[in-house]
Amino acid sequence: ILGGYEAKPHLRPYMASLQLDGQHVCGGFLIAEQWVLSAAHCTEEMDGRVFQVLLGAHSLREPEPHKRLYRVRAQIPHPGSNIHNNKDDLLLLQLEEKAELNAHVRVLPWQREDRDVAADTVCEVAGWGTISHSGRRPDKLYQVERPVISRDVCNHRTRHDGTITEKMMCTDSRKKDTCKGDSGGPLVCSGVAEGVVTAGSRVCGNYKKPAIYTRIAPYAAWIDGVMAS
Ligand SMILES: CC(C)CC(=O)Nc1cccc(-c2cccc(CN)c2)c1
Repeated sequence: ILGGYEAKPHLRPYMASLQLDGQHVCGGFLIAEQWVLSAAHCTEEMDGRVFQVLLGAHSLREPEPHKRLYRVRAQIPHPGSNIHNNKDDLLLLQLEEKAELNAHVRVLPWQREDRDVAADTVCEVAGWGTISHSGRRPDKLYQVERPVISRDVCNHRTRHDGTITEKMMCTDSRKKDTCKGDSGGPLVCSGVAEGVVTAGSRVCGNYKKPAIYTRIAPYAAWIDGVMAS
């Protein structure tokens, strides 16, 4: 998260850290007791390893009472996801067992109505992604508030030039933005997850490249189908 600030501990009890060999790779969030939603492009650098999911954390390193690392039983990328574009950039992770829910570990409701969030709506995004242009990685969860921008503005020739589909949404990226390691985290508007951070142009904090999110509502049937299977 660029231009943000340290989150209040445990006010986002749905946040997950997807880790490889004890290292934070991407964000994610609890959508059901045994399921975490994240971004498919987070699996790009896995080389056959499997994620572990850290829940109940504020600090990645320090011991905390409700922090717990879960093994992953299954990782299901959306069938339409690929490394060449941001399309269908969703990943469902089934935990080895149901997460123990408490004040620090909670499910986040997600939007099922497929209707665009109005431009200028201020939403919030959190993550353990890089907090400086030099790539400094935080130990604590950071967050930032960002206004939604319309698909037309986001698709402008000088911005994402028509690549933003109706299954994506954008927020302004001037100075305050998502960045490497924030992928997979939720864009939360009025307490409901509307989108999942995707890497897009892999540029951070540049107003010419607004942040891109996969909208969740268009994928409700896929999510329900996988969780029911
Ligand atoms: C395996 C993955 C971690 C690879 C990856 O995602 N790299 C990467 C590199 C630079 C910026 C970003 C990035 C993420 C989220 C939002 C944005 C743009 N606001 C950029 C992402």
